[in-house]
Amino acid sequence: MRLDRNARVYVAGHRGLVGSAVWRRLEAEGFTRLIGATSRELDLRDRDATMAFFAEHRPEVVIDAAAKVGGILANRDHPTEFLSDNLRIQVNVMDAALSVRTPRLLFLGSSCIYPKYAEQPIRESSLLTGELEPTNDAYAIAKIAGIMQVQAVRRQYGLPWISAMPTNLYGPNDNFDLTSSHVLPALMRRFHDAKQRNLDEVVLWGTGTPRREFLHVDDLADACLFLLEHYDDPQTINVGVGTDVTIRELAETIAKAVGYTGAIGTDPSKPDGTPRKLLDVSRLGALGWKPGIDLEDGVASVYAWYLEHSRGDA
Ligand SMILES: NC(=O)C1=CN([C@@H]2O[C@H](COP(=O)(O)OP(=O)(O)OC[C@H]3O[C@@H](n4cnc5c(N)ncnc54)[C@H](OP(=O)(O)O)[C@@H]3O)[C@@H](O)[C@H]2O)C=CC1
Ligand SMILES: C[C@H]1O[C@H](OP(=O)(O)OP(=O)(O)OC[C@H]2O[C@@H](n3cnc4c(=O)[nH]c(N)nc43)[C@H](O)[C@@H]2O)[C@@H](O)[C@@H](O)C1=O
Repeated sequence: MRLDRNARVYVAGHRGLVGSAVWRRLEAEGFTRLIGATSRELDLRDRDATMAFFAEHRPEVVIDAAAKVGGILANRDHPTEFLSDNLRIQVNVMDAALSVRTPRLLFLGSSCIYPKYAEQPIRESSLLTGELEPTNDAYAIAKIAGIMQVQAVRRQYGLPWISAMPTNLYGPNDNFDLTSSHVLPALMRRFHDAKQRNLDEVVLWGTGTPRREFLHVDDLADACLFLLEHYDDPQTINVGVGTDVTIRELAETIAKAVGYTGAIGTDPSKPDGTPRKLLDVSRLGALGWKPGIDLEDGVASVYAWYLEHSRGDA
């Protein structure tokens, strides 16, 4: 089901890490009628405004990459917003898309939807089989509701909407704010600052032993287009690389890319989160998709991007 390159495609959250990568990918692929709005122009928590936006633009394809997103401490400390904002954004986007009968929609969730102690690698069938990780349970519940809304619309209205669950992501336009960011951009900035200031130690949050899987966002964007053209199933589908590293190993990779040679310590008073989160990507692999960017190359290219965009003060 090849998408028409002249279709009206709305990328919700088109300035974010994921949305901007999807936008670049679609432009490169020759899509001519991309639609985007910043949160200032259209607050997707505002139901009436969202309905009006869809009535005006009548998108034929929607990629929902708009969300309140953050790392482990932001999720732990702001569960109210992570639940409420995300529920409102996704319900409004999907209700509005349904109101204009948008034929194709991709909802993006996150690997945190799976139980904290899910069998590894995590199959899609692990959903709702165990307790969630408490540092991000509110966010996860919102995302699980999104999967259900896609399934409900498919069942009741017959629209071929889909959802996908990416693993931890990184890339250009990531959030480098030290309190709200994910681990990879946080450590890149912290190693960079430590090198600039000749600091002799960078202290990781937690024990450094949790394992995470990291996918470059350009690979995710490629997978999003691939799924829109090749996937039509109510079950959500995992998107990842199929291998993981410890946080300490990640830190060493980033330190090398940055050129930081000091010590790397740990702070067990900070949360580790889920001990391991490696997605089983065999369903996506069987469809014929695989990632192309390995972690070392990806980190080096994002550091080059960071140096170009941070102007030394990011
Ligand atoms: N980052 C990661 O590691 C992972 C992300 N994901 C998923 O990918 C999706 C995108 O995440 P990511 O790109 O990292 O997040 P970002 O924070 O980089 O981008 C989020 C985007 O959402 C938009 N947005 C947020 N709130 C609103 C609102 N109220 N109204 C309109 N737009 C809003 C922002 O718009 P603006 O810039 O205009 O304010 C921003 O462009 C999310 O669904 C997330 O769950 C999944 C797995 C891992
Ligand atoms: C994508 C995913 O992202 C979040 O889950 P997470 O994977 O636990 O997130 P994280 O990237 O923030 O941390 C990964 C690990 O790294 C350790 N860590 C070390 N040092 C720093 C550090 O400096 N910053 C951060 N943020 N973490 C650090 C940290 O203690 C943890 O052990 C959820 O939002 C969840 O909802 C979600 O979907």
